Amino acid sequence: MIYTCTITPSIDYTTYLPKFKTGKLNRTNDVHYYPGGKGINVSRVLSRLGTPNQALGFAGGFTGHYIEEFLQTEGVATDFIQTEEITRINVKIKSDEETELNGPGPALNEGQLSELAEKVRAMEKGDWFVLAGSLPDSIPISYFMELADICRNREIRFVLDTSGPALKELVKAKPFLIKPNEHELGELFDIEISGKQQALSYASKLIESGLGHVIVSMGGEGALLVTKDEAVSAKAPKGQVVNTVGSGDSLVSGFIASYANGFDAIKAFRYGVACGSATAFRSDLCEKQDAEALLSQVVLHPINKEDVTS
Ligand SMILES: Nc1ncnc2c1ncn2[C@@H]1O[C@H](COP(=O)(O)OP(=O)(O)O)[C@@H](O)[C@H]1O
Ligand SMILES: O=P(O)(O)OC[C@H]1O[C@](O)(COP(=O)(O)O)[C@@H](O)[C@@H]1O
Repeated sequence: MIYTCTITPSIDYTTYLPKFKTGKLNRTNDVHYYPGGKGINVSRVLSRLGTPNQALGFAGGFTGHYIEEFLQTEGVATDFIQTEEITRINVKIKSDEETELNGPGPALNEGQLSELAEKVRAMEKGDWFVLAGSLPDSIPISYFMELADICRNREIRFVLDTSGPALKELVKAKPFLIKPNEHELGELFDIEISGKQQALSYASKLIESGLGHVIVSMGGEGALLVTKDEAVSAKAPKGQVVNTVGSGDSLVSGFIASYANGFDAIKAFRYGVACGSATAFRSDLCEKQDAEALLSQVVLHPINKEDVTS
C-alpha cells in the first residue's frame, strides 16, 4: 500500500484575476476551494492514475472536515488524526504572476504524534510512506527521523518532499526518493542553484551520500533524475500554463504510480514529468488522460557533468 502523510494540509483557496495589485482592493470572479497540502495532492493524483493509496496526516475544524469529505467523494481513502485547531487555508492568486500565501501548520500534542507513529509501525515491507509538505518547527526533527527509522527497519520505501531545515536534516535518513525544486536543492547546500549543470552536481552529492533517487524539478524547464547508476534530464512539454500549484506533487505521484507498477526509474520519471506538466496546464490536478497525452512530448537526455550546458 502507498501511504501519503500530510502534517500540514490546507484548503487551497485559488482565485484568478487579470492583474493583481498589492495594497489595493482586487475583485475576483473565478474561485476554487481545492484540498491541498503536498501529501494530499500526491494521493489525489495517485487515485486519478488508478493507484490505490491512503492519505494520512492531521486535519481539524470545518476546513479539515471539508478536506476529508472532498477526498472521500473523489474516492481517496483517508485516515486523518483529528486536531483541535482548524486546518489552514492557503491563498493562491493566479494573475499575471502566481502569488501564494501558505499558513502555518497545526500545533500537535504527544498523543497525536504517537498515534501517527503507530500507523507507520503498522505498515508492512514493500509499502510506501510519502512524507510531503512543510513540517511545523514545533515538532522536533528527531520525531521524523524516528518515522524514517521505522521505514528503514521494515523495508518501507520512504519518500520525502519537504523544504528548509527539515529537509536538510531528514536527507540524512537516506530516503528512497526526494524531489526538491531548484530552490529547495539550493537551501540544502546554502547556495543558489541555477541551471541543470549545477543541479546535477548537487543532486549527485546527495546520491553519493546514500539516497536512492533524487528528482530536481525546474518548473517549465523540466526536471532531472539522478540515481547511483544514471542521470537523465527531461524537457517539460510546452503548453498554456493555468495553475502550477501541485505540479511538483503530481510529478512525485506519476513517478510512484509508475514505479509501483513495475516500471524502471527512468520510465517512472518520464511519466512523472508528464503528470507535473499536465497539472500545470489545468486549474486542478491532472487526470490520467491529460498526462498520457503529453507523454510523447517528454524528451529525455542522458546527462553527465561535462555535457549539461544550461
Ligand atoms: N510552466 C511549466 N510548463 C510546463 N511544465 C511545467 C511548468 N511548471 C511546472 N511544470 C511541470 O511540473 C514539474 C514540477 O514543477 P515545479 O514547479 O518544479 O515543482 P514545485 O511545484 O514542487 O516547485 C516540472 O518538472 C514540470 O514537469
Ligand atoms: O506545506 P507547504 O510547504 O506550505 O506547501 C503547501 C502547498 O503546497 C501544495 O501542496 C502545492 O505544492 P507544489 O506546488 O510544490 O506541488 C499546495 O497544495 C499547498 O498549498
